[in-house]
Amino acid sequence: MDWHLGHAIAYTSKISPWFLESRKSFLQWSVLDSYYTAVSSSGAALFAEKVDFYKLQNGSDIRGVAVAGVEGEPVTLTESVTEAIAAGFAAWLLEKKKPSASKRLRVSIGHDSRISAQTLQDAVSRGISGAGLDVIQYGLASTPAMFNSTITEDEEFCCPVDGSIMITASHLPYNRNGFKFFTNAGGLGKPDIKDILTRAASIYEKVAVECIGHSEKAPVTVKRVDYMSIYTSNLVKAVRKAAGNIEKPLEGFHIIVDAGNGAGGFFPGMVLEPLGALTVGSQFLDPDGLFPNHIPNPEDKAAMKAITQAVLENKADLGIIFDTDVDRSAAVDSTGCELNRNRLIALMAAIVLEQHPGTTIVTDSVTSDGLTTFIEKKLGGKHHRFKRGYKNVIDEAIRLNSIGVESHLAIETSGHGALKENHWLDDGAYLMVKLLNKLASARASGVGGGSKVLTDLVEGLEEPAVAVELRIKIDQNHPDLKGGSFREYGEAMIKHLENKADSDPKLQKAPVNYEGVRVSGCGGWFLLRLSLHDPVLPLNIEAPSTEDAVKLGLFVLSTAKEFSALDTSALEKFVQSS
Ligand SMILES: O=P(O)(O)OC[C@H]1O[C@H](O)[C@H](O)[C@@H](O)[C@@H]1O
Repeated sequence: MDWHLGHAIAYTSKISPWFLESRKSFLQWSVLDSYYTAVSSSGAALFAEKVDFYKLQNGSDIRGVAVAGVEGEPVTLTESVTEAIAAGFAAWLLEKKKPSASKRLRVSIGHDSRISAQTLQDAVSRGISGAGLDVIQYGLASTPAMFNSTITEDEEFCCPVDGSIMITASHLPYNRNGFKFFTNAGGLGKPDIKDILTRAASIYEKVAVECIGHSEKAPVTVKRVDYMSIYTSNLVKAVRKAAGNIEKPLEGFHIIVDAGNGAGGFFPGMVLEPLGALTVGSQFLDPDGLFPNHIPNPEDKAAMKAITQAVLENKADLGIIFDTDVDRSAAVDSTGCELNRNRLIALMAAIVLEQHPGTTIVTDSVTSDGLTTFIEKKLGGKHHRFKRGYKNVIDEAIRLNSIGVESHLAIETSGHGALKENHWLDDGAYLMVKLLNKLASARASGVGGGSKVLTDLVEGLEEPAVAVELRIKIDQNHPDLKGGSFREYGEAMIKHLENKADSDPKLQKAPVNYEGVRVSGCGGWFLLRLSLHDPVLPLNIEAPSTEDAVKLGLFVLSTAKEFSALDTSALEKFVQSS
């Protein structure tokens, strides 16, 4: 593992000459012009292959295929595309920060455990460095640590950086990869990503193919910094402080971690053990980009089963599981009860509402009715059910605060969660620190019972007997789309379903809803919405019995059947087999 590198080691990497040529003046689009001059003067040809950069946008991230070999999935994140994207980010950052002529901006680069990480890290470094910015490489890191590096004040570690790039595709298969970008204002949003891709496309088009592919790469200096040591020591300090400045507040607790061979393997050795916890039985801590054990994803059934089994076998007090880049997490108590999805939100809401009575908890759209009752009736808070997407919930919480509605927690059923006290940073490790604080402070005040203190906090949360998510695919090439986009098609289906629900006396449309159509009936509810990224209509159904869930499913199916471009097989299977 790569966690204990000495910090701030300068080393040399290779960079394309066309990037080096363009180091002089770097405000706004001047970066493009200088690239172009460099290339033209070498008399090189333009790229032969056309790249649709916009297809690489995935909400507020960039994602693509980085490893060849999977049928039907050609590589889209090539080294040259990656260099151009990094250069696009550099140009965007220069325009935002407008540094004085004497100041060089610096950008930190980290990656998760994917097998393409090293290649992409080198390409990103070339793109950034060639644009005249300093590159600080962190190696294996978590997404939240990358954002943190934009706000840490510590010159010894070259912090704060002006911008940060995390190379990750979260829980997606091994052949994918992608980028998340940060400044001290937080993660970049969709319009910024589009802007960066526009710049990247122009840069790419103006650069000759042999310059990237065949020319000798000139050396460039980058720095390597062991930033994870600062990031984790801050997590350790936070738990110690919450426990009343006790050095080892978790002494006597047995807490195990499942990192799914992602980037979260640091947590037992660098957070839990310094706090005194026993971590024997932790599993899949070594990074392995082929994810041989299970997908690192707290929403994945196999992943949750793996950590639950480990907790029970080791008779541990608590289990913790992270996704690949540690911006999502979940827990398991000592009895094997999963604390993920609605339960994790209920638990976090209980902790936050103890500190901030009456505050508004912002969640994604697929949260249960039982959660609303729990937050509002049991905890005395407000539940603001918003849209799916971690960036959406965080931005909404920030917006609410700006108009005078106090909110301290924005959290999704996916395990993404951000707290106001932690700069609205979407951090799976910090969510778990809040649980550790609870354990530690209970111990400090003499309360025993291990993780029962956590389980007790979600007591009274009503949970449906049946909760499913079915994904209805839209065939984008189907003639029924009549040349329109899958979004228009999906929205037409949603509107039609809404109208049908309106005219059915047994069903009731949710009075306040921010995406898709949410309908109550048969003692339960369903929500049909458009996926954030894919040509898919995800359908969530929750009901008190299978029979009721099937009734709701049949209602949606009858409407879906009128839209011939929809692949309703998952829904049909559900209503038939249930
Ligand atoms: O809309 P979907 O396809 O269900 O995807 C929704 C999910 O996409 C990504 O994984 C985001 O990181 C999540 O924040 C979001 O909830």
